[in-house]
Amino acid sequence: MSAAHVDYKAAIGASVAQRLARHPSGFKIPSNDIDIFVIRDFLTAKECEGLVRKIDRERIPSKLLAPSSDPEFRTSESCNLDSKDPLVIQVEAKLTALTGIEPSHGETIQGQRYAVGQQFKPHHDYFHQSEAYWEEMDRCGGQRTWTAMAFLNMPEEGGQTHFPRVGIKVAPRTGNLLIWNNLDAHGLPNPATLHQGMPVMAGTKYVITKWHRERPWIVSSATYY
Ligand SMILES: O=C(O)CCC(=O)C(=O)O
Ligand SMILES: [Fe+2]
Repeated sequence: MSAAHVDYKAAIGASVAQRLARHPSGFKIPSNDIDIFVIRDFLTAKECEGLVRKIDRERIPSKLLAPSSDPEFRTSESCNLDSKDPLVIQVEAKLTALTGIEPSHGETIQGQRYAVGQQFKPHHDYFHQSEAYWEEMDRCGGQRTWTAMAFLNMPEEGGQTHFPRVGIKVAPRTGNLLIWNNLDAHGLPNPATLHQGMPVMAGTKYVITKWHRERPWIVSSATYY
């Protein structure tokens, strides 16, 4: 890895954190170990409803990039949202205005739906360089930097996003955005960002997730986790 890439990753960590801290609806969740923010009412109720309808139409069982021996590891359904769709374009523009991250570094927004009992067990969004997938991920944009995840509705019970290593648990609230840096101040993968989508106990949970890369993202057949 060249020094330039390390520099970009550290720089984008700092610049996005500064922008989020200045945002009028932004709130930094207190932690010494990770940079994580909530932006209240980032999406309107109407935008959320439109995205839920799209996810309901397109959803297929979620995939994993690295095979897991646990069939319960990621039991949700998901889909890539159509980047030519006017509503998706509008949401992308809001995200770009929020973070200032070069749009080419963003992966396609993914929609996810969790029914009762469904979950996404603890994982890192950054890529583990020891895994077989790394060479391909490096080719198609490199390491992940920031994750932006918006809650589209409120399940009756469960479905929180939990960061067990730092004791942070965020309950779904319609339209709120949860956004965190997967890397540390040096631009290196931050193990403290381990997180999970807890099982939904009642109702259904819908979210969208956008992952960002250190370089422009190139569509790859292995786009998923
Ligand atoms: O659904 C959640 O709360 C977490 C989803 C997640 O970890 C992801 O999309 O990377
Ligand atoms: Fe994740």
